[in-house]
Parts: sequence; structure tokens; C-alpha cells
Amino acid sequence: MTIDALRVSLPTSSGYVDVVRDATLTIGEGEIVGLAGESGSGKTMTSSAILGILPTGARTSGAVTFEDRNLLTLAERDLGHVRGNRIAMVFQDPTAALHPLLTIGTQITEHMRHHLGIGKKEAVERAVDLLDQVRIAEPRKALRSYPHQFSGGMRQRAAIAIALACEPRLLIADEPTTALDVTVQAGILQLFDRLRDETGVSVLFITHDLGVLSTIADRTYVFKDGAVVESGETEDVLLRPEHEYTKALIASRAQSLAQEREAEAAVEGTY
Ligand SMILES: Nc1ncnc2c1ncn2[C@@H]1O[C@H](COP(=O)(O)OP(=O)(O)OP(=O)(O)O)[C@@H](O)[C@H]1O
Repeated sequence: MTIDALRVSLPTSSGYVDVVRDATLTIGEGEIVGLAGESGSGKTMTSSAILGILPTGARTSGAVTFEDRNLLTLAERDLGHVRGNRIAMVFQDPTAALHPLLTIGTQITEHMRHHLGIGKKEAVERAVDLLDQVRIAEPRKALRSYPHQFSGGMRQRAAIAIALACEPRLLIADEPTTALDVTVQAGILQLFDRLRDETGVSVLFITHDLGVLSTIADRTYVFKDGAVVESGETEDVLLRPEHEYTKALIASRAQSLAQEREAEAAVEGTY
């Protein structure tokens, strides 16, 4: 996918405001690309533009080229086919992506039957494979479970399985580990890495946490006020940042890690 000079403007009471400004980025086949930046820097608006799910009245310019088509000018019907089939989303809160009253199995198989037009039996077998792929133990039993019977990490794995059900070529993951405990986070990050290796899916990984990207993103783009201020191999961006904003993001992360460690030490000291 190539995003070329993307501009997104949203209507306000006094005209339009640009929330993404001339963003240019590429995501190669099987590549994991990070989008980093503070809250409000335009990361989500960029992914919403890719998926054609911007707020009402939004204006766009530039191009989002995916499989030889510009998604910004695609008819809603064709875009609907791209969404869910070719490009899938994973969100921060897996409970929002899962229906509380339907079993995990129903949710995965209905999604596949709707998008791939396959029969129930084949869908169930594929669902078992998928749950296995996202490392959910006893997949046949898990198919009969409801979301509330899963832990947070398991729910995110199930949401990822649903996202993968139609064999998308691009997965957009918006803060997929932010709501999870650190140890569970690590498992989900490993999962993205392994899925990329096994299926060749590309991943656009959105996060405010640069540290998360150090473990999985091949390349990283840093957003500030809707514009890309720095990009490159993740290691270069993290170890040799050039832009003051990137340096500040790295410093603030180091500070919050130190505070977390201090707090943990204080808690341990009370026992
Ligand atoms: N539905 C909306 N209507 C109007 N303005 C919006 C809407 N959603 C986001 N914005 C504005 O667009 C800008 C970019 O927001 P965006 O959600 O892309 O940031 P972000 O980097 O993803 O932040 P976060 O990590 O908080 O999601 C912000 O100034 C935000 O206030």
C-alpha cells in the first residue's frame, strides 16, 4: 500500500481543519509498519481514511493506493468489499469487536460465510485452524465459548482470528495491546510477528507507545499534528532520532518506565 500526500480535513463550526497533512507512507508486503505519535496526532484519522470510515463531512485529497486502486475514490460498494476481505482491523478494546451474546465460533464462521460464501462445515474447520493459529488452546471448545468466558488477552486473540478470517492482505491494528497487561502484551506482539511470517500479511501498527514498536515494527513513522515528522527503520528512529519531537517521545517513555519501576519497587517494599 502507498499513501501519497494524504490530507484529511474535518468540518468545524468555523470551516475545515486539517487533521492529516500531506502524509506519505508505504507498507510493503509482509511488512510491519508502526505509526507512532501522541493522542490527537492523526494516526487514527489516517487509518480511517484508508478504510473509508472518516467522520461525516470529512474531505480528503492525495491517494491511498492498494492493489492498484485508489481507495479514496473507490465507490462505497467496492470499498465495502475491500474492508473485511482485503483489509481488516484490530482495535484496542476487543470487547467492542466481539458480540457479547454470540459464541466465538458463530462470530468467526458467520464472518467467513458472509465474506467468502463458504458452507457451515468448511467455515467451522477453518475457524478451528484460525484459533489454533492465534494460539487459543482447545480450539473446538473455544468455538463454543462466549467472549466473557475469555480473559482480555484471549479476547484480543479471538478478535485477531476474526480479523484474519477472510485472509486479508493488510491488518490495521489500532493500539491492540494498550488495554492489556504487559506480559499479555508481549504474547500478542509475538503473535503479530508470527502471523506475518506465516501468512505474509502486512501490518499497520498504530500506537502512542514507541517502545511497543521496538519489538515488532520493521519501519516506523512518527506523526505530530497530522504530519509525518520522522520515519525510517524502527531501530534508527528509536536509537538515533533526528526530530526533537521523537526525542521528546522517547524521553517521556523512559520517564514513565522509570516511574513504573519505582512504583513496583515501592509496592514490593511494603510486603
Ligand atoms: N470524529 C471526529 N470529529 C471531529 N474531530 C475529530 C474526530 N476524531 C478525531 N478528531 C480530531 O482529529 C485529530 C486527529 O485525531 P486522531 O484520532 O487521528 O488522533 P490519534 O493520533 O489517533 O489519537 P488517539 O491516540 O487519541 O486516537 C484530533 O485533533 C482530533 O481531535
